[in-house]
Amino acid sequence: MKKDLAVLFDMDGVICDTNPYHLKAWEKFAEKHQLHLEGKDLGYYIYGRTNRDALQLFIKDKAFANGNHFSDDQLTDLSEEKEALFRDIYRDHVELTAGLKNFLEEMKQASVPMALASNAPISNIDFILDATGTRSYFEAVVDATQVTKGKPDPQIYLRAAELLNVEPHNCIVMEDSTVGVEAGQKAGMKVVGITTTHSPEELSHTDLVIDNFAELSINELKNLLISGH
Ligand SMILES: O=P(O)(O)OC[C@H]1O[C@@H](O)[C@H](O)[C@@H](O)[C@@H]1O
Repeated sequence: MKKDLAVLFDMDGVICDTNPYHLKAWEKFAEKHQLHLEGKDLGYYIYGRTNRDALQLFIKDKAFANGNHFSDDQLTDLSEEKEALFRDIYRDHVELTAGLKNFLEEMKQASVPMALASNAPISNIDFILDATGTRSYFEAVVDATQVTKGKPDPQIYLRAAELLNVEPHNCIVMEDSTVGVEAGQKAGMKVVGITTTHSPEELSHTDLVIDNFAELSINELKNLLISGH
């Protein structure tokens, strides 16, 4: 029988507050490749996007030093290069977002199915799940290579719902990035915005804005679903 509630977690900015470290990694990467990143643009280019999409935006708008043409394999290599920088920078700072461990436990005790649905490459997903010891909480893990388009396309979240065998309208998405919020909403799901990466104002189009997981209970999630029907 299908369950009437599932929680789908984004990873970067939701499981761990990683985006400040991604920013540092992108800065290092940009320096090496002589890309000129400007402060106000950074969020637009990187937060929540797949590296391939971010790189293609850089290529289109900023011009890579080498003439701007990359094959698929080159994009994959550049993406891995940036993520290796990220893992080196973040390794000594790994920490779950506030209140998350208790929240995961509460959901597990209540038999609420949970999935991880991230635009990050699997190398980063493995790194975070192993470093935080949270792998066993997730019945399904979906990354961008398992679908044809990453977030903001809804496919990642729809695939996660399918793997959990829960209808999209019974899924609640936990997101920090505007790109991810768009994916969750396009999937027909309720979205809780967590203010690790964007301000409450920037997340005001979500169904609920929280600063950390200590503010969330299973009853609140159930109320969110009810309020939409
Ligand atoms: O979908 P998530 O978990 O937010 O992660 C996606 C991306 O988030 C970005 O902020 C990072 O710069 C990327 O490297 C990362 O892959």
